[in-house]
Amino acid sequence: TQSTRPQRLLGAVQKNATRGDPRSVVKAIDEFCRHKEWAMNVGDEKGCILDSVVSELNPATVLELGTYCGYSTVRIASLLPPHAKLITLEFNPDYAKIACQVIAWAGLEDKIQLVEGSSAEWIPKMKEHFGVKMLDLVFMDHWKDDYLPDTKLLEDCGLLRKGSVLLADNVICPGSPDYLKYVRRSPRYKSQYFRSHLEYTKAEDGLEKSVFLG
Ligand SMILES: Oc1cc(-c2ccc(F)cc2)cc2nccnc12
Ligand SMILES: [Mg+2]
Repeated sequence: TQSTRPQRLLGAVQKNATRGDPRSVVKAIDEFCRHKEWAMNVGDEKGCILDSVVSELNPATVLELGTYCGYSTVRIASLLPPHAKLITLEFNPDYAKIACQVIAWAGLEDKIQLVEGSSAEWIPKMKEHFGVKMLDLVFMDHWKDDYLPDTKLLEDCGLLRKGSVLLADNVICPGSPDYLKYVRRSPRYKSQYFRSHLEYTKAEDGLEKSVFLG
């Protein structure tokens, strides 16, 4: 039977990356997507912006919405301090199965908790189920129409504190106009746009970094 693109991406990781070396996993996926098949990872250009936000923030607790094959999951987790935790939510079971193996190949299972399910279901369970008090960083990279409702849910669930950072991918392409309007107009956020390109292409895209002011 035909393999899927995520399965072929995993194969490229297992063939070209070194077990236990997260940066080689990131590199193998970028090479695969640039030279073999495009895939919707945040990619190397926006990935460098992601790296700088993570390194500057040094977060203890990170929530990623939208795991896909685990590229940004591995990229973020490889930069976290020793006892920091990353929880990543993926709705698609096939993607979750691949991401789990990519995360294992990178040797980052101890830092990452991969949860299969919807953000609407799991955000309200963060505190009771994962013992999360507050989120230092949320990387939003799931379905663009869920960015705004999920942001309001994070607020309502008391998961954001003064200084919590929301970092949203694809605010231009595919685009999340209602989310952008909300975080840029709200007095409760200090928002900043990092212009870049859609992964592995010349099309414009960017990341929006929004600091919650409490
Ligand atoms: O980074 C991304 C890119 C795209 C995407 C797909 C097709 C295009 F033509 C352009 C862009 C979709 C995404 N969905 C969820 C999370 N991230 C995404
Ligand atoms: Mg994306």
